[in-house]
This record gives sequence, structure tokens and C-alpha cells, in this order.
Amino acid sequence: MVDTAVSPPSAAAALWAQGERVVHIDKLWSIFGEGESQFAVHQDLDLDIYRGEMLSIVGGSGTGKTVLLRQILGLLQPGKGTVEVLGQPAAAMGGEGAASRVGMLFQQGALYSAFNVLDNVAFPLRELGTLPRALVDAAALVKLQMVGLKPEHAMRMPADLSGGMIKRVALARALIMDPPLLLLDEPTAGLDPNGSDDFCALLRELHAELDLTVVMVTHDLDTLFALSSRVAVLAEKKVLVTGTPQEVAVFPHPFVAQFFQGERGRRAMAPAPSGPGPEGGQ
Ligand SMILES: Nc1ncnc2c1ncn2[C@@H]1O[C@H](COP(=O)(O)OP(=O)(O)OP(=O)(O)O)[C@@H](O)[C@H]1O
Repeated sequence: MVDTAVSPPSAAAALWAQGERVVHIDKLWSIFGEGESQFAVHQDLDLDIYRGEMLSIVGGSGTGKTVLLRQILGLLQPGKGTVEVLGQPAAAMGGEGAASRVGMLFQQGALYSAFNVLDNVAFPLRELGTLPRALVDAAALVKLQMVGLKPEHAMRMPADLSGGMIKRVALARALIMDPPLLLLDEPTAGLDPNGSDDFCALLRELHAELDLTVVMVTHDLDTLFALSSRVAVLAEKKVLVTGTPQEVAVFPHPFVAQFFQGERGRRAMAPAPSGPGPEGGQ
């Protein structure tokens, strides 16, 4: 059974709920505009995220998925309600040290084009101004290795990187201060199927190795099924339903039907082919 405002929590949600709560969103309103033109993107939105989850946020265009990530990152102030990260209001995390609590991978990577790879990765740590340069550089090299890049990539400029490498550099930067929470906005957008599979494998590895809690926005069903332990559907200005991908996929709602039950959805949900061996029916 899925977790909605009117039904009891699903088995998956109940299991996660036994763990530490990393994000607590209570009756959130996200409001833009002034006076007559004021509008709410979220209204009384509730969502709890637990340690170790890989939670995907899905929803139609303009339903406020990126706004929700920005609320968790503390870049926006709730109009009403609260957003707490690790027990503190998200908006109070701003400035120095924020990157030690939440890492963010932006959709296009958002690298500084005038900095080389090493300086892009090192940037948040260097900004703190508390560590000697050699130590910061060493930390950045460790993170580059962690995301599958080589020391010789460190001096390259962003313009000389492939799309997959840009994502990896941006991921290394998001992880430079070892945050327990990682936010990903469309992590596999713009990658070809092989690049997308490789990046999902890397995210799965890092999630396990670094004991990360991961929250991602994705439109890509393959990525969603490859990574998510739980899915939250945004619709009607709130979280309409949460549950495992399989639970949410059968929830009766037009967006869910269109998203999960179209041709791509059926393909992503189909069991992996199990042939007799390498020759068997791929
Ligand atoms: N800074 C802002 N000022 C005014 N309106 C904003 C601002 N940021 C977001 N919005 C509005 O909030 C709504 C939700 O935007 P958001 O980018 O979160 O949608 P989304 O669900 O991520 O959409 P998509 O899937 O198309 O990327 C949109 O109507 C957008 O125009």
C-alpha cells in the first residue's frame, strides 16, 4: 500500500521511518510574486526523508520539483511551514559550512568555465579559507579519484570535458566537504544510455560507500528504477503519494498513469531478461 494523506504508511515508508530523519518538511508553502500576482507553488506540502534513502521526486513540468530542492538547500525561504535539514531550519544553513551538510549536483553541472577541474572541485573548501592550499588540492584529488577521474584530468578546463566528465567533476565538487545529504537535479539528463548507466552505477557505489542520503529530481524512468528506494510524486501543490517505484506506479492519478504506464514505463518496469547465458535472448 502506498503512503498518502489518507492511507496508512506503506511497508517501505514504515521501514525507512525507523531510521534517522534527515529532512523534515512540514506544511510548506513556497510562494512567489507580490500582491495580485502572488502564487503558491507548494501548499501544505509534507515530506520526511530518512537516512540512507535514495528518494526520487517526480511530477509534471512546473509542479515545483526544483523549487523543493532549493528549499532543502536553504536557497529559498518558506512562505509558511518549515523545512528542516538535520534538525535545523534549512534557510539557516546558508553561507560558510552549508556545503558540509548538503551537496548539490545542478542539472548542467554548473562548473566555473574559467577554473580548471581541480579548482572547480576544490572551490567550496578553498572558500572556507581554513585549510592550506596543498591540503585542499589533495582533498580535491581524492574526490576526483572517487568519481572515477584520473589525476591527469585535474588540469583540464571544463570546455575540454565530455558531458559525462562534467557530471563527475560536479559530483566531486558536491562531495568535497563530505555532506551526509546529496541533492541531484536530473543527474542523467544529457547523457547517452551508456553514460547514463555508468553514472547511475557510480551514484549507487558512492551512496553505499559514503553512507549518503540522496534526493533526486528525475524525468528518466531508467534512472528512477535503477536508483530509487522510494519515490515521491508532486502534484496538486503537494506530495501526492510516496512509496517504492512499483507501489507508486499503480497509484490512480493521471500524471502517474502517463509517467509510469506509457511505453517507456512498461519497458523500465519489465523484469530483466533471464536467458540461459550470454547467447540467451538479449
Ligand atoms: N524565483 C522564482 N520566481 C518566480 N517564480 C518561480 C521562481 N522559481 C520557480 N518559479 C516558478 O515555480 C514553478 C515551479 O518551478 P520548478 O522549476 O520548481 O518546476 P519543476 O517541477 O522543476 O519543472 P520542470 O520539470 O519543468 O523543470 C514554475 O511556475 C516557476 O515558474
